[in-house]
Amino acid sequence: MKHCLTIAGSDSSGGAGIQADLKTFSAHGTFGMSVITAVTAQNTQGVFDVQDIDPSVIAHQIEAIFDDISVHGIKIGMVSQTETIDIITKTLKKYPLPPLVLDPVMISKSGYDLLKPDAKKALIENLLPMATLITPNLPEAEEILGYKIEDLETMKKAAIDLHNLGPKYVLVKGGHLSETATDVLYDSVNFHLLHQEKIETPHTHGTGCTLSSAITANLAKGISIDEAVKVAKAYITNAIVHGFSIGHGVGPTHHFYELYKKAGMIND
Ligand SMILES: Nc1ncnc2c1ncn2[C@@H]1O[C@H](COP(=O)(O)OP(=O)(O)OP(=O)(O)O)[C@@H](O)[C@H]1O
Ligand SMILES: Cc1ncc(CO)c(N)n1
Repeated sequence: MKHCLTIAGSDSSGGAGIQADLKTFSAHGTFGMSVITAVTAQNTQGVFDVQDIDPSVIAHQIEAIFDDISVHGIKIGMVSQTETIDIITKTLKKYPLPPLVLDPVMISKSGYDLLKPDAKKALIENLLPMATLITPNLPEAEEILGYKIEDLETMKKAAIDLHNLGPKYVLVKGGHLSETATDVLYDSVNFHLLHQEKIETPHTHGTGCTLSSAITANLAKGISIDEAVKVAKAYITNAIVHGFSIGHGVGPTHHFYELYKKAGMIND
């Protein structure tokens, strides 16, 4: 069995962050491990508080895993502040690394800063060059590059400009486009367009976390980058189709729909 590690923040409501990542790893038949960077108090309606984990505890979590266990894929999500980014970079550099997917989480769907604005520079300079793949959504790509991205043409330009910042591959996600949910994968030579109609649903909490973890699990299994992204896109689309309401706001995606249905736990 392959072992996947998520380095990210905890979402108390279980739809995004560490919790979404671990569910996704399990749903892909991989063994999930976690390094928690921050604890958020959040639910389907918003983020209400954040406690950053002490950098030395972040380093110790990474060391505890890598000193003992083989890691076949890493996903990095919410990294919150410069000190967190610096310690992750420094500690990971001590080890030979498997494929690393960086989801440059910045602002939650509800508008909360999950990355302090002054930490953007450290994210760009330290983490982007370490990544096998980065998976920015449109606002994140705009924030990194400093220009508006509104259609497939500018998404392609952004993918090239982001690639020049150091990651091996770039996936610009189109979940924030107005008409479709088409994503653009750039492999330094070719563009692969992942076309998808927008699904009409309010329940999209944690879609970015889920997609990047699904890609990580696929890469850990040795699947090629374009196939890993293609299969993960099908996974997130299905998870969104079966997204559901658990509170009063934006509900989570469904990781185990097929399993629950087969077990007779879902009747629809
Ligand atoms: N309504 C939708 N219908 C179909 N696909 C969607 C929809 N919304 C998002 N997606 C897809 O989900 C994946 C995640 O993209 P998105 O842009 O939502 O990430 P995100 O903003 O980082 O998510 P979050 O920050 O909530 O975790 C992409 O493949 C995107 O195209
Ligand atoms: C902990 C955490 N990570 C990432 C996201 C992005 O959706 C979120 N809402 N919460």
